Amino acid sequence: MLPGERHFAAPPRPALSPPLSLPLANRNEDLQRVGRTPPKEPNDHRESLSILPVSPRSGWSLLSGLEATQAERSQIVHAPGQRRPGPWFRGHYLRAELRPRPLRHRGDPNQRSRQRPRPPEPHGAPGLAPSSQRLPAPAQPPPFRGAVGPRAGALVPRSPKFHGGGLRGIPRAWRPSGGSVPGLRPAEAGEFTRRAFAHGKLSLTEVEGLADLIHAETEAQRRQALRQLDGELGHLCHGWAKTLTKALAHVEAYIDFGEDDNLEEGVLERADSQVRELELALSAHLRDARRGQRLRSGAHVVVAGPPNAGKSSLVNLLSRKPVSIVSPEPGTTRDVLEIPVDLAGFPALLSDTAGLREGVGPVEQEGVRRARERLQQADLILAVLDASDLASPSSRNFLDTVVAPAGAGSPNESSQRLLLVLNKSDLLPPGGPGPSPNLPPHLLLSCLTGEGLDDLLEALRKELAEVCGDPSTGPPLLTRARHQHHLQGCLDALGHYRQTKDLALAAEALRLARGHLGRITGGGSTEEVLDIIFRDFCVGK
Ligand SMILES: Nc1nc2c(ncn2[C@@H]2O[C@H](COP(=O)(O)OP(=O)(O)OP(=O)(O)O)[C@@H](O)[C@H]2O)c(=O)[nH]1
Ligand SMILES: [Mg+2]
Repeated sequence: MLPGERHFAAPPRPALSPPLSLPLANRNEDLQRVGRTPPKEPNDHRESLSILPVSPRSGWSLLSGLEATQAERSQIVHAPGQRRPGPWFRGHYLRAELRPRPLRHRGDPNQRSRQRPRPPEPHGAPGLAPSSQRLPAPAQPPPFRGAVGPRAGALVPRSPKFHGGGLRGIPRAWRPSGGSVPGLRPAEAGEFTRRAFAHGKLSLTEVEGLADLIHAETEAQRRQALRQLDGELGHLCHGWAKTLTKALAHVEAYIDFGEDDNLEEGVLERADSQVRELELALSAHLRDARRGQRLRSGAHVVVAGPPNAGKSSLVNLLSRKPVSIVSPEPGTTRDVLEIPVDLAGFPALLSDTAGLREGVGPVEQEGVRRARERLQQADLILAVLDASDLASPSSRNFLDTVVAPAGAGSPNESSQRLLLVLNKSDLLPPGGPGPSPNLPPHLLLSCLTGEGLDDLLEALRKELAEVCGDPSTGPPLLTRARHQHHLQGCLDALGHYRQTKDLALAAEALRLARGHLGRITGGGSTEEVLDIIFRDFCVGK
């Protein structure tokens, strides 16, 4: 740390939302079924195994999270002549191959119940219970027939999915490896989702939503991904495609039966008005297209201001990390430093920049040039000024050259969005910064004490909701360049429809437009596009 450098205490990090997880079967119940005692305490040196074996006829189809001690595993035996199935069939071992503990049976041990064993019930009801009681004969769990020699007629899926959620904790030798069991192999990346897509269970936009959900890092991204996974964008495209199909049917009907009297009046006019409405809707969505992409990949938020205003201190405070060097010496930051952050629930790429000033050495001058370049690309500028030094030439120059053109407080379509922050409010006298002519709307902040941070985060949330689009309200967003490309293609084709005088060419333009919409949801997509999308998935998803 340089002399005088300070790092400010970060505010407590908001609790992360709990991870999405599938409900697991009751472990204790499962263990009781197979005659094992459930663990009493956590950390009792049992290994957790999250394997989902498939045993379709038994009804015990999903036994997840079974636990066993090392000693229990050593009891695992194999029926003579039975092929060793591979240790990932954990449920198989426990159900079919564990030698049962000696239990005393009530009545004739040969007349064993063929029912599945149940947890112990009071008053000697059938089921498994502690060995001190006299018990009826325990039922033998049905043998596993999923992958090792299914009997004739057994209902066996052709490609069962063995899901090792907790593979990290399982020794390497226990992992399914291609070739160790005939007919089994590790799943490709995105293979199961691809199958769902190929069988029409998911549209391409839903698949993309699922991929986005897997990679979502902020609340806004998660909400957006869930909406897309729910099929909102897909439904919108289907609705548009339906309108186009109707218009196309009208044009084709006119081509085929235009000469006849039995075709109702105004068919072509109706098609024209439907196309016009569609054009308006598509244009509105295309105008918003960058928002969805920003929500996916993060908005560019650039922190800029004169030297020593506290830009790096603010970046460190917002990112909750000592990313940039903070020092009382003006001109400390020379280069652009980027850090991805979760800003009030929105993803952002936060850039710290060199303090803007003239007449400095060549290295700092290069830093200033880069800072100005980065300002041009910003989706949102966080302009930082020293509240106790507003009258200095560098502050006045920054207000005139950066803040005023952006129209802080009253942004218009063409101007950049900007939030003006007056830092070091702790140095101000109790009355605030005092009368300051031409000072646009601003927020007071002290990076040192954290005062004003909540207001800043709220203002950031509002700005970023504008920049990225609010995923909880409004129409579904176009999250990928692919969506934008096809929507633009559709719009261009509709432009051709309006211009052409030839009805056959007009019908062809409508067909082309419909094809573009279909490709958004996956109809008629090429293999390469599918490969690109599914490549993003984790292995086995
Ligand atoms: N009193 C007070 N001091 C602050 C506050 N924020 C930052 N400082 C101090 O101001 C000095 C400059 O802070 P930096 O964050 O390095 O400022 P900067 O804008 O990044 O400076 P350059 O990189 O040189 O352009 C440091 O000594 C900080 O400790 C604040 O809210 N109150
Ligand atoms: Mg700095």
